[in-house]
Amino acid sequence: MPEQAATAGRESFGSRLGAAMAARGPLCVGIDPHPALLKSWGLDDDAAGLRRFSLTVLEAVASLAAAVKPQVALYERHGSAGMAVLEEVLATARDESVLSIADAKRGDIGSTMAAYADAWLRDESPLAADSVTLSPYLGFESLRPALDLAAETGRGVFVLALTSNPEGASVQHVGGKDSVARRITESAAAENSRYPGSLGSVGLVVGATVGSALEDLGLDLAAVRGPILAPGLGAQGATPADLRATFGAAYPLVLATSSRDILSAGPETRGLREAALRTLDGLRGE
Ligand SMILES: O=C(O)c1cc(=O)[nH]c(=O)n1[C@@H]1O[C@H](COP(=O)(O)O)[C@@H](O)[C@H]1O
Repeated sequence: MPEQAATAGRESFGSRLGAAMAARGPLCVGIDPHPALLKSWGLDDDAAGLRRFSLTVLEAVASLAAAVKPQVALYERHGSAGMAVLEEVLATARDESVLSIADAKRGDIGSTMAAYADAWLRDESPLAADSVTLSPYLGFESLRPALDLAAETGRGVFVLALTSNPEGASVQHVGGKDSVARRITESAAAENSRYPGSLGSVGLVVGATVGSALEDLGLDLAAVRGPILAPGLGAQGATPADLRATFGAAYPLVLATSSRDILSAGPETRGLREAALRTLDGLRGE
C-alpha cells in the first residue's frame, strides 16, 4: 500500500523514489550537456545539439536509473530554445517512467519562492519535474512554498546541506557541532514528519566527497528519513567505496548521482548503458 502525500491523497515522491531505488538500485544519471561533451559527441553547442544529447541519454538510461537529473544551467545558457528542450526532456522522462530531479538550486524570499515552486512543482507547469534541488541559504523556512506545494502535488525537494565542492565548508561547517549544515538536516528531519512511513519527500544533498564531515559535525543523516542525493562520483573523484565509508548507516538512503563520468561514454546508447550499469554494480558492491 503506497504511502500517501500529506494533503492530496497522491502517492508521495519519497514513496515513489523508494520504490524506484528498490527496483533499479541507487543510481541517478545527471544530464549535463556541457559544451565539451557536446563537442566530443560530434554535436553543435546549440539547442539542436542539446536536444539530441539529452534524448539520447534518456533513451539509454531511462529503464535502468532510479532517476535522471537535468542540470538546468546547461539548458538556460541557450536561452528560450534551451528551456524548450528542457521542457521536452522533463516530459519525455515522465513518458519513459523515470523520475526527474530538476537541478535548479532555487532559493529566494517567500513571495518569489512561491513562483519558483510553481515553475518546478505545479502540475500544469511546462517545467514540472518530480523534484527540484533547493538552496536553503536564505533560511530553511524561506523554502516553505516549495515544501508545501511538493507535499500537495506528490513531488519532492532536495535541499543542499553539505555540497561536494571544497568551498562549501566555509559556510556549511560554520558553528562546529551546531553547524549550519546541522540546522538544515534537523529542519529537513522535522519536515519529513509529515510523511509517516519509510522515506520522506524532503531529501538532502550531501556530496560523496565530504569525507569525515558527517562524523566531524556529528550529523545523523539516517534520522532525516529522506533521500540523500550524493553528487561527486567519478568526475569529482569519489568512488562507490567512498560513498559507503562516508554515509555508513545512512547508505540505504543514498541516491548517488553521476554526470560527466557516464556521459563521456556516449554518444552511443550502448556505451552509456554500460557505463551506467558499471556504476550501478559498484554502488551495489558487486
Ligand atoms: O545539487 C547537485 O546536484 C549538486 C550539488 C553538489 O553539491 N555538487 C554537485 O556537483 N551537484 C551537481 O551534480 C552534478 C555533478 O556532475 P559530475 O561532477 O559531472 O558528476 C552537477 O550537475 C552539479 O551541479
